[in-house]
Amino acid sequence: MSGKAGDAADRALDDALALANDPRAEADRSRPPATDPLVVALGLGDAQPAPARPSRPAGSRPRPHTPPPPAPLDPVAVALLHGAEESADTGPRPPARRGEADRGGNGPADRGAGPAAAPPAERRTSSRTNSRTGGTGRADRVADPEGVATGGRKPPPPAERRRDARTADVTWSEARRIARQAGRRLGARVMPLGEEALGAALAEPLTALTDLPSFDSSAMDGWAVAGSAPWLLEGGLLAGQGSPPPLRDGRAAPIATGAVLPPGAVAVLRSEHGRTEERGDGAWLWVREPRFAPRPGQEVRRRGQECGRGEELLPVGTVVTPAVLGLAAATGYDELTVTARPRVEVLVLGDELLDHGLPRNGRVRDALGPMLPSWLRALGAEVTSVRRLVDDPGALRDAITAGAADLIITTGGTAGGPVDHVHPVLAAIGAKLLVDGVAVRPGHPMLLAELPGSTHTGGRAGSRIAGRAGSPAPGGGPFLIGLPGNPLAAVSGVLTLAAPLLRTLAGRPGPAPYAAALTADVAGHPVDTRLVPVVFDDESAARPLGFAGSAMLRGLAGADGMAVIPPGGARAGQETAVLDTGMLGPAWGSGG
Ligand SMILES: Nc1nc2c(c(=O)[nH]1)N[C@H]1C(S)=C(S)[C@@H](COP(=O)(O)OP(=O)(O)OC[C@H]3O[C@@H](n4cnc5c(N)ncnc54)[C@H](O)[C@@H]3O)O[C@H]1N2
Ligand code: MOO
Repeated sequence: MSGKAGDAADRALDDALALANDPRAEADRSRPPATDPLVVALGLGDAQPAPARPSRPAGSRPRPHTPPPPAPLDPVAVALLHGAEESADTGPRPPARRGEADRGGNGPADRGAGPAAAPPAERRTSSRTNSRTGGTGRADRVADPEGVATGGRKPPPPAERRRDARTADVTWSEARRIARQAGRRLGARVMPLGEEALGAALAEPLTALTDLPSFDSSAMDGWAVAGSAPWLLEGGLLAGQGSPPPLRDGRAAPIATGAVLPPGAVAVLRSEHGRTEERGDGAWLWVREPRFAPRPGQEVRRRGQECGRGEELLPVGTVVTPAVLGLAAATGYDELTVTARPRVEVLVLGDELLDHGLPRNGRVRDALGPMLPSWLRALGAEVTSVRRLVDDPGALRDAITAGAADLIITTGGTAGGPVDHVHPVLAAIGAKLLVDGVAVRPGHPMLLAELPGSTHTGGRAGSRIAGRAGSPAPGGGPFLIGLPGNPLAAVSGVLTLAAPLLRTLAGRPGPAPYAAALTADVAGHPVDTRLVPVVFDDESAARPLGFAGSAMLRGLAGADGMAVIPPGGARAGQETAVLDTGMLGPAWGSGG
């Protein structure tokens, strides 16, 4: 792609992104937009208007994801694909380098005259280098602790900070990998069998403590029978009663569902299949019709037919759901050994934020404080606190260094604005930046850092450490994830960094990826992955939603998930991975 074509495409996308983010544009969209502004900008066809959320049809889960082959796109989109790190390798690449497309100001000389693009792996490596830190990725080398501590730090000019952030970006999938591999599974805890354990992951396999069922029993209300009809009736058997006396041949005993089958009984005749008759020599049982004559074993639940004692029922990592609680109880557990939930502190930054009432006087409501905790819980975390902090580097530093969590999540302050203190504070305390910017829209300024010194004790009310007391297996870290302040960008950060890291710390397996065909073309960013809110329609296809600007939550609030749109975009009909965002319900969901 020529520099000019690239610049024009970048401008089109930047304009489109600006439109998507422009609050004034929203006023013109009192009706759902007829088209995604990005699609308009790229001429990729009609997007769907933001619909009312249809309910997903029962059992219409989208199919497991297998990466689709690249879709043929129109010439503009194809041009945009060039230089995209995650695009299909369909031919010679132009000499674009990571981050250039987003800077906007790079001229043809820079874009067109450089060396051929490095192969993906190489480019991934180089994309992780950090120009601020001489390529080590460690922020502490250039820290200005004094400035931060005194609050007297002068931020570099915005443009300079912006360039730094872009050259440090890693691809979206690389960011997820780094986050997934940054920590280790936390130590095991023994929890009482109950709701407290919901959402935790098994740290030991669930092994049957007994045969299930643990005795032969009746599956129906009716009669236990020995031999063939007719049967002479004797005393009744109810569930919960101990060992019944043996049943002799030609005898039957009334039996309730779940009652112990008497020795000698060969089957159970359902109550609706038999009739009794009083005679002088006693009460007799007959089969109503010959076809109801019970076969041996009929309506009998045999001991051990579900599992035998010692059999593994569920592997390590299984998330404790209500069904797991039930199964564990059925086989005799009173406690479960689970991986400790990662403790998470949320720090919401921004002097402009209000926590009640209407937005006013240039201030906005905090949309993240109410949203993040339940989301994080659904990802397996124990949210220990959610705090608002003033835009002050000292306050931020104190809050971070005093934290006793496995993970601190900050919101806002990740970019290069005058009161964006996250980077400088991390540098000042010697944090190690593992991810410093991700090639994803929205959310590119997100970051992941490892903080100095582990403070994790792993304690949790109502649980005790499994194994050797006082020796919790550390999860690494503690960690800090800096989410951008724009709300949808913050959600992107949750899905990109928090979900994989929390999964590792909490000992959960990755969720099965899902794919759904798109109902409309979705334009892509030239080099960044896009996450776009989608709703599943009646055919389980993913309908892209409008109101997907970085500062907006309207699209997401009606969404079933976020479609992962590769650099360059995706065509209608193309299968695309979808990240689950419907995590507000059960606290044991796996999400993201
Ligand atoms: N010169 C540049 N400016 C910006 C860039 C850039 O690359 N160069 N990136 C933009 C992008 S993209 C994002 S995303 C934001 C990230 O900014 P911060 O993480 O520093 O966030 P803030 O500046 O604190 O806030 C941004 C925006 O979000 C609103 N906000 C913050 N917190 C909340 C909350 N809890 N609830 C609702 N809204 C919130 C805040 O008022 C701002 O409007 O930077 C861009 N700038
Ligand atoms: O594009 Mo930002 O990353 O608004 O989210």
